[in-house]
Amino acid sequence: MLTIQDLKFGWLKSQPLTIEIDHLSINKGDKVFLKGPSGCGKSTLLGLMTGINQPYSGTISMLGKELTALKGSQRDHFRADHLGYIFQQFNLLPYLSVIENVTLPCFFSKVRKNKALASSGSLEQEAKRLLSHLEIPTQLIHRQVTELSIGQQQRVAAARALIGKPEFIIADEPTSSLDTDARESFIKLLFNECVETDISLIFVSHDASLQGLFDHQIDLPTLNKATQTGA
Ligand SMILES: Nc1ncnc2c1ncn2[C@@H]1O[C@H](COP(=O)(O)OP(=O)(O)OP(=O)(O)O)[C@@H](O)[C@H]1O
Repeated sequence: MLTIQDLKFGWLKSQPLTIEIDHLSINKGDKVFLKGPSGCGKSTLLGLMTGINQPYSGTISMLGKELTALKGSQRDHFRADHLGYIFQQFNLLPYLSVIENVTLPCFFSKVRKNKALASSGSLEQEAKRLLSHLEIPTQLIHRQVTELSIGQQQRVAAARALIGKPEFIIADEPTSSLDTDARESFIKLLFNECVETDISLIFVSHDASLQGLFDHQIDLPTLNKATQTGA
């Protein structure tokens, strides 16, 4: 599903490498917790996995396609079709309603639009289905996202990542602004949706208390030879 081989990346040629990983593979449907202290390279690795950053050397293959061999615009298309992203700061568009935010990825990807239509008949119906599974009250769905609580906004961001059933969800510190109870319940709602459609989830967090909820844990400083050598 996702395979990394002999990957090397540094932000500046003149500086030591930030990422050096011999091998990593993530299977379909895996729920993976990626952990490590601040500055160890978690976001950099996500940037490589999503084709935003290009490595110096090595390969990253996703769904049988070698991302590292694609041109920039091909990587952009691949990302829009196959990856849902949940950001730490949500990145919802404040001038759009809840439902408009959720359906947005379908305007950038025909693949996801068609899957959403196949699931519920219309984009609005599919957004409503996801929002209801993520426990957003129906009366909120036409409001502007800024009128929602932080926890509600985070669940809207999850619905936006899930629409059109991408094969991968990448979540970068998505629970850091939630309290402990809200964190666990957010993760459980996200898991339910991922399991239903066999989505692979890569979830980044500093909060080691959450790791027991996941199938697999990756400790980045252990995997990443760049940090082991003190580089
Ligand atoms: N755009 C950039 N240009 C140059 N260096 C960068 C850039 N982004 C990150 N770095 C450096 O790469 C290293 C890894 O940063 P990264 O953001 O990947 O860590 P992280 O584990 O995600 O940290 P945090 O948990 O604090 O978000 C750090 O030393 C950081 O200074």
